[in-house]
Amino acid sequence: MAIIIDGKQIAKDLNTQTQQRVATLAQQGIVPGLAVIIVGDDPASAIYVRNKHRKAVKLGIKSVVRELPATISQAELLEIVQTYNHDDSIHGILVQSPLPVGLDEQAIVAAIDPAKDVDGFHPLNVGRLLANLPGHYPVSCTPRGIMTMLGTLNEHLRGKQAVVVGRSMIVGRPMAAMLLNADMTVTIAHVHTKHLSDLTRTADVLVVATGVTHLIKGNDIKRGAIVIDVGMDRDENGKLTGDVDFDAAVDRAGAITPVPGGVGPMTIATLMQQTVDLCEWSEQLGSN
Ligand SMILES: NC(=O)C1=CN([C@@H]2O[C@H](COP(=O)(O)OP(=O)(O)OC[C@H]3O[C@@H](n4cnc5c(N)ncnc54)[C@H](OP(=O)(O)O)[C@@H]3O)[C@@H](O)[C@H]2O)C=CC1
Ligand SMILES: Nc1nc(=O)c2c([nH]1)NC[C@@H]1CN(c3ccc(C(=O)N[C@@H](CCC(=O)O)C(=O)O)cc3)C=[N+]21
Ligand SMILES: [Mg+2]
Repeated sequence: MAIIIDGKQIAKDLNTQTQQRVATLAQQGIVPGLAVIIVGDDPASAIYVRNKHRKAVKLGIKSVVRELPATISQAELLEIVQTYNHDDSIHGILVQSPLPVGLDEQAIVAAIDPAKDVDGFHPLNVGRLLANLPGHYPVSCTPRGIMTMLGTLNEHLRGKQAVVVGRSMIVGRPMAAMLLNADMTVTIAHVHTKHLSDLTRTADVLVVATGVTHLIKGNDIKRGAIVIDVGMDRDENGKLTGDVDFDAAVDRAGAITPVPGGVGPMTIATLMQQTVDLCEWSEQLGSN
């Protein structure tokens, strides 16, 4: 039986640290501020945004949720991003994805002040991560949260094989960069990858982020591997499940994240951590 990586508990511990950092800032009269922009009425996005807002408020972070109609123009949305860029009470800006069709997500992300880019999606920050530049900059919260989870296992990553299934800008690509920066040998798989099972069986660390329910079966996993399931899928009964067949995988893996209670809570906790990071960096305080 694998170790079940308790993302919920690790997120709780991280949130406790974040709350303490917020309290320390408060003594200096500083309140970290997060602006979340949501466009249109995608129900899943609405739930995520509400969860982020609740968590921020609980930790003492100022949270502004800006709900906009799907009919908003590109120019109007850019204008709103600019107001937060110039608002000194806001340290992190997040534009919930997906955006309704007709809006150019790339152009909107590029308009965010890179120093307030709490999702780490701005091309400047993506480039810094890819180059493994030193210094302070935000990175995508989901893979950063996964690196935090891997850190709790006290396993050496250097020189080992990592396979990342999926190549999105939010998960797969930044995940591969972070594992490479941790000196792993990294392969990225996607829909055109041939013999996926043969590849995943080489992985000491396997990260799966495809949105395909139970794409990864028990015998796709190397014995003892660390398996990170990013998927947030619905099975045939409408139940929340992952991209990995957990019940089969748990007998093969050395450690595995559950869905729910794995990567998801870490994404939110990391978003809060990174909001406080951005606040401290802007004030040239702290070094987290
Ligand atoms: N827990 C969390 O915090 C988060 C969870 N998620 C969840 O993670 C999953 C992935 O999200 P996201 O990265 O945004 O998804 P995208 O749809 O943007 O990307 C999916 C990726 O998976 C690849 N893929 C799809 N099917 C296969 C297949 N059969 N074999 C190999 N590769 C495949 C695609 O390849 P190609 O590029 O070739 O099309 C693509 O690169 C979803 O379930 C999502 O809900 C996402 C973000 C955060
Ligand atoms: N700009 C932007 N930034 C994002 O970070 C972003 C986004 N857009 N669009 C959508 C994805 C998805 N995402 C999740 C966050 C939390 C959970 C989460 O809390 N999951 C819980 C439970 C969820 C439930 O029960 O429904 C869990 O896995 O245990 C999941 C997914 C952030 N995303
Ligand atoms: Mg994020």
